[in-house]
Amino acid sequence: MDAVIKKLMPKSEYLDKPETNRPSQAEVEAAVLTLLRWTGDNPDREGLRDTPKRVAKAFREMFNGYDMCPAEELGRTFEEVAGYDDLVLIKDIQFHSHCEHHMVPIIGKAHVGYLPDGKVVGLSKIARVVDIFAHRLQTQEAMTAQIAGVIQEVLNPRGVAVMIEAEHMCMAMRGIRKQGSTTLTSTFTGAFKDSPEEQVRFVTMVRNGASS
Ligand SMILES: Nc1nc2c(ncn2[C@@H]2O[C@H](COP(=O)(O)OP(=O)(O)OP(=O)(O)O)[C@@H](O)[C@H]2O)c(=O)[nH]1
Repeated sequence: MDAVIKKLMPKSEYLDKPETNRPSQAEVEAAVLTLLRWTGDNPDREGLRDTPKRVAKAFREMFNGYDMCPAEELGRTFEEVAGYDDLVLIKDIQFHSHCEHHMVPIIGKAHVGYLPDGKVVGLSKIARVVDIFAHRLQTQEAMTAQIAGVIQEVLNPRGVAVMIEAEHMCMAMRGIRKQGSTTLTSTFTGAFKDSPEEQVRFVTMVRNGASS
């Protein structure tokens, strides 16, 4: 698998773990303290005293996508699938991310489909890939393209389809303050890109399930 990742790395940076240059725990806590003062509250009061520590811990959890390599998650594949080569769709994969502009939550669902070419991957691995990209600072467009890109590069299926629907808290909690608006993005590779019928089938199955 290492060889595969190395071979693919120059093609796209999203296949590897990004370089990180993290500050110390003390520096992070000092930064949070500054933000607490920026709110106008008193960081010395009891309820806030441990908040810098808590926020540092929460950030490590919410942004642990920088510590993981999505390509590695897709490394274990199965070939004994009785020749199955039709659509595999994992829909309604819930995720929490943060927008790179305001660092506030993006809450949504990803739908990921692919047309296998001789091998399939464990279903949970697709959800893991979604989570890894979600746990980085994101735009919805980039996240959509990254999920499709890494699956296409590593699994080399006949095609990949990704749709994301999400609410951006930067549009709900502040700024324009439009609650309940949803952003949809989609991208297609390979056979999906070439075939509007395949795209319609993907979208219909996302919307209605297999009975459609
Ligand atoms: N295309 C795209 N835009 C996003 C995403 N998440 C947040 N944004 C937008 O990023 C833009 C940043 O605009 P700026 O004008 O630089 O920042 P701002 O003054 O805070 O913008 P407002 O939100 O309009 O107040 C805003 O329009 C956000 O709605 C995303 O995933 N994709």
